[in-house]
Amino acid sequence: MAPHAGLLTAAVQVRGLTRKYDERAVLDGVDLDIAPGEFVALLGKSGSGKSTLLRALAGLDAGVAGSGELVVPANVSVVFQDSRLLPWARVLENVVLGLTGADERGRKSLEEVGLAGREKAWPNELSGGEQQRVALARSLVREPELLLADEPFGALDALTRLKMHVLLRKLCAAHQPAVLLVTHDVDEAIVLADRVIVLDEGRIVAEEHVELAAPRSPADPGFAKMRSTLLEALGVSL
Ligand SMILES: Nc1ncnc2c1ncn2[C@@H]1O[C@H](COP(=O)(O)OP(=O)(O)OP(=O)(O)O)[C@@H](O)[C@H]1O
Repeated sequence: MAPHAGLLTAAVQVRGLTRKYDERAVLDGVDLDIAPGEFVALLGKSGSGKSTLLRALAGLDAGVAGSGELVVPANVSVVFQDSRLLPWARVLENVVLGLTGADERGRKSLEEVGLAGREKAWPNELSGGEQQRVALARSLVREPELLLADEPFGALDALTRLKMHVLLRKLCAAHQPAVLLVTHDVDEAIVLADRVIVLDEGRIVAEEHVELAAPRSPADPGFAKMRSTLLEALGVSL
């Protein structure tokens, strides 16, 4: 099946997913569907199980085997808080690592993330924001059906983070992967996502569809209302 051809089929289908460490359930019967091309943000307090869920979807946690139903596409890319670039490989080599004959596609991806001309740079010659741009290019050159992102902008300054939001929206509009973005930042979730879910002690305790018009502004009353709903679900009272 061609990527995104199955519009009626969920890109991600999770049922009753449970993950225990020493009898303690860190994920406790999670059900989650993500449609092709849908952008879902995952909020939750520290320790609520966000990264555990993301790692399960990424196929990085053998410990979830047999605990429930977990269907993800074959082509999944993951972006982490740190870019995880190989320091001994130049930027373009990092982007196309493991893909043969993909230099031209790699160049195009670097252009898409605003790094045309930096193909031959070494990772340590780039700023933190630029390194995350390379990480995004490395993911998107593989045209993933599912993009998993664990706090990808968590280590960036506020201004760079805003620029990355604009970039990520543009890239998602162009490539249409299903996305699961883990974040601590309620505003980031509202700005970027079609749907925001809140995890608490391994259970999904809230779900909000974001139907605000673009560009989404925190100054918008609908934005502020959604922020307080989500903060309440996170147990934060203002
Ligand atoms: N390998 C492990 N062994 C034992 N417990 C673990 C392991 N990995 C995660 N946990 C526990 O599972 C719980 C959920 O961790 P997880 O990293 O998923 O939380 P999180 O919501 O992503 O937190 P944060 O926002 O702080 O990154 C935590 O209590 C953590 O201590």
